[in-house]
Amino acid sequence: MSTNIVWHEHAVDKARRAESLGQKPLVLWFTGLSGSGKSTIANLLEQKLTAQDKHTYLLDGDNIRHGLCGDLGFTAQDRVENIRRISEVSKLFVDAGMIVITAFISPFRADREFCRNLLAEGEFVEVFVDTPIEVCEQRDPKGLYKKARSGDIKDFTGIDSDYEVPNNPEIRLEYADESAEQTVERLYAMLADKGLV
Ligand SMILES: Nc1ncnc2c1ncn2[C@@H]1O[C@H](COP(=O)(O)OS(=O)(=O)O)[C@@H](OP(=O)(O)O)[C@H]1O
Ligand SMILES: Nc1ncnc2c1ncn2[C@@H]1O[C@H](COP(=O)(O)OP(=O)(O)O)[C@@H](O)[C@H]1O
Repeated sequence: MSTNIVWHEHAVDKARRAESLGQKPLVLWFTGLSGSGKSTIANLLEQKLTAQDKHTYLLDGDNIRHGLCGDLGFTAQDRVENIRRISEVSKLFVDAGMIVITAFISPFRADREFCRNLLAEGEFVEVFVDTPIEVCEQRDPKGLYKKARSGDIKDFTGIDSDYEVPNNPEIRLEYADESAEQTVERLYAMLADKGLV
């Protein structure tokens, strides 16, 4: 625990940075099972926003676990710490004026709410990539479901580790048998409808 520390207010603040970037900073927080499509959709959405000269930053589970969270595994405790760190990093990026896109399983409601509560009203947009586990397992892009079923991987989300479905996400991306590009168009329309992009 840090003690004897004092918060400094700086002359250049979030509002000023957002103004100079010409956008409303926020976090588009993707959550869903492994293989649900978080990374694919987040990546395509970032390309679309960047093409419109938006300033974005994508934080992706697999990548962050190579560095910032490279010391963490997949126990419940480690997942909580993973999402805590990502939440704090997201808050910093939002403070920098960015549109942050995160793609983590983030299986626990309390941890997603932790991030929501770190941010100002309207800055946290929960996007539930609601792809049934049967589809995720059928896709199995990294062969991880196969390993989880054979017992080679323990604590695998949806198999022997919980995924808590969002109760009231801002956006629920219902599964449809369509291309990722089509899904992103659907998502973009929902975001635009809410005035978020
Ligand atoms: N046990 C277990 N359970 C779930 N996922 C596993 C596991 N082991 C490795 N992987 C790979 O790690 C990626 C998930 O990391 P996250 O940081 O998003 O997970 S979490 O939010 O902390 O639950 C996840 O990436 P995605 O498939 O992109 O979701 C997997 O590739
Ligand atoms: N409509 C779709 N949206 C997203 N991904 C799709 C779609 N259709 C097929 N896929 C495939 O499903 C897989 C999703 O994997 P990935 O994006 O890594 O998911 P996650 O990040 O949630 O683990 C990819 O191989 C992707 O090409």
